[in-house]
Amino acid sequence: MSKPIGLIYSWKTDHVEVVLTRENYRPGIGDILYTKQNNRYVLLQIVGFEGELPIGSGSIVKDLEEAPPIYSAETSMYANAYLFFEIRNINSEKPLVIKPYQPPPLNTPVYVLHPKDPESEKIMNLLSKGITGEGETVPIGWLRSGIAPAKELREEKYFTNAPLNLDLSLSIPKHFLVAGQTGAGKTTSVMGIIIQWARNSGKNIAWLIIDRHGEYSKTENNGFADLLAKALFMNDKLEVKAKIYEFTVNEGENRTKSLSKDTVVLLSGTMNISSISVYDLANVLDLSPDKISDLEETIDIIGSLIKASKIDDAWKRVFLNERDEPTGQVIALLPILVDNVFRYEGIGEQKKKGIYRVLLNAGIDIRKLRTYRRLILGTLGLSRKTAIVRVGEASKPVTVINDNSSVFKVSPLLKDPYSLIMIMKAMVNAVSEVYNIREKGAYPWLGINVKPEVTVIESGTFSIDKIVENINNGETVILDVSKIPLGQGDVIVQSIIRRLFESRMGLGVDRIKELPPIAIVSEEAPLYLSPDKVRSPYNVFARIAREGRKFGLGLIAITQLATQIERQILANFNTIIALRTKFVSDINYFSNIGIPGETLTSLGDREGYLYTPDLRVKEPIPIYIPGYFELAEDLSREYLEKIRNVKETEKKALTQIFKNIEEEDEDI
Ligand SMILES: Nc1ncnc2c1ncn2[C@@H]1O[C@H](COP(=O)(O)OP(=O)(O)OP(=O)(O)O)[C@@H](O)[C@H]1O
Repeated sequence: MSKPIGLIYSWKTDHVEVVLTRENYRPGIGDILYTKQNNRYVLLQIVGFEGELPIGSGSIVKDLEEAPPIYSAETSMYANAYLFFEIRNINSEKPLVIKPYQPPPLNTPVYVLHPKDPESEKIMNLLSKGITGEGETVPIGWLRSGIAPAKELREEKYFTNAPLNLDLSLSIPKHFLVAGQTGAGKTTSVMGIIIQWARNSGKNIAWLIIDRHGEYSKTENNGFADLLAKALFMNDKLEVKAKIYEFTVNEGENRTKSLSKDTVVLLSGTMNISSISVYDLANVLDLSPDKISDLEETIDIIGSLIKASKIDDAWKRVFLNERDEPTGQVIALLPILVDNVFRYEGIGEQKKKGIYRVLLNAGIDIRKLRTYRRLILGTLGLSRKTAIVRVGEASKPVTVINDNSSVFKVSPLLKDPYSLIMIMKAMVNAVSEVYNIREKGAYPWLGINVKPEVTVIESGTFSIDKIVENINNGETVILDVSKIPLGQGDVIVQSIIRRLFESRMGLGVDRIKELPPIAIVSEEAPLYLSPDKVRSPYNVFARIAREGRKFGLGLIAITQLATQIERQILANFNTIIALRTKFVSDINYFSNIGIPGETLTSLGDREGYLYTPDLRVKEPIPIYIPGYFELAEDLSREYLEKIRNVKETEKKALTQIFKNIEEEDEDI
């Protein structure tokens, strides 16, 4: 045992004062001290200090220039510490960790925890064991006994042999919150946790990582995706793969890259607009419920006309899914119907005609339709293009869709004026059949009868449904939306999450228990969880925060400001990782759950407190979460060894085969 640094001097409500007796120890905020009595340790955490020279301050100032005037004065120094943990049964395999409810006796010697000191190592190991819950756990961080303001000081505070182990598959459906100011280490910590899971876990988790800045998709040596591939390759307990979808607006950029024997595969490409729904759009646009219902009604009416129209069945399937519901292609069709159809159907006139009359009867006027046109084109990055078609000697303009600047690729049927004309003709004919409205507009394209030459009727590399299927099958998926405009990325992300939620809702509790949980990692989720955003019934992030647990869907929400999240939603985050922060509202919130707020402003990068009901003690634990890049050296070494072993085994097997063949030859 090392020498004591002081004694328990006084008791103050829930704190104790430690008088410091060792000259070479000065207290640091967050330092962990301990006392030992019989078969137990009591751990104390420093949250403040006091000290003064026992003389008048005037005399110091007066003589300061010459020499220190108070050489022989007795100084007194105290550390304020609060009761942190008590470890009982310290010599057994099953230590018991509890929140202490009695202070150590006055005058008890106090020691400071220090890595490499055998007794300190023993205490932290007991703590690590004593707090670990049931289940199949993975190490996500190291216990620490204080704050290391610089990297060089880490070995004085971090106990790399005392891991904090957590069963992530248990905690994830109850949601994780990772909070800290810019640069506190949120992203690098979450990446570290995922790598630790990939390397050590025997239980699958389907991570759905929303990568808005391309940080998780780095495939170069020791980039996150490269380390993930190596870790999955090294893990003999799990047979899982990961995919990176790198979205781009340029068709033809369909590159594929495979890492570590296909454990991670990067695919780049565009998105088929078909699987986008009105709700995905509505959520991104933050539309009010009545506006959403108007937009839904409009899309339904157009869908019903396509259904009733006399066009080829294969063409119909572009616009209607197998349940005859409108696909995203109908959303893309709406803006060009405003230009090509509605404007010729009696706008500004007494008598309305054709499709516009149907829409108006449903309360949807041209102002609304023009608003939808603007919103749809703007959000999806689509634009209108005028195509000139010839009618006999004359030429007429037809508006078609241009998707060159969008990740969402629309059907060639909406880009070719002749196929579009065929569809519009069939739709205006269907109006009289379905709605009994016979008056048609004076559409300029009505007399055109050119046979379209469209052969391919779908475009876009990826479909939302396929991505959702992969996640539901337990694959880890990284959505790299960093190369496309923000709004378009948002639509993709929300569409995928909505489908996941809906598909899981339909499965029933027993089936869900058999499936791996889904962990949705998002830096921006908190933006959708602010008080004004959570009111919308279409807000999928809020629904997952409230109900995801039942369906094995968890959020890993990364935020600079936890208290920006609506209060009740915030209470749904069961596991909290609080990193450095200077925001008073967050400090107060975290203090209320027992995190020593005094320490939060001074934490180093990736130093924090982990609070979760899934440990045996429901108290915040000071930990350091290694960044993904800090795991690289060990992982790469192990990886090379494994590759070497695999090659040697293959070589041996081949040699044996040749030997057998030679022996057979000799026999002949
Ligand atoms: N590959 C690396 N090697 C060394 N240090 C790194 C590496 N990547 C990040 N860091 C450091 O880790 C710290 C935390 O970075 P991180 O991106 O995790 O912070 P953050 O809290 O997510 O910040 P923000 O809110 O700005 O995204 C930064 O100070 C950064 O310099």
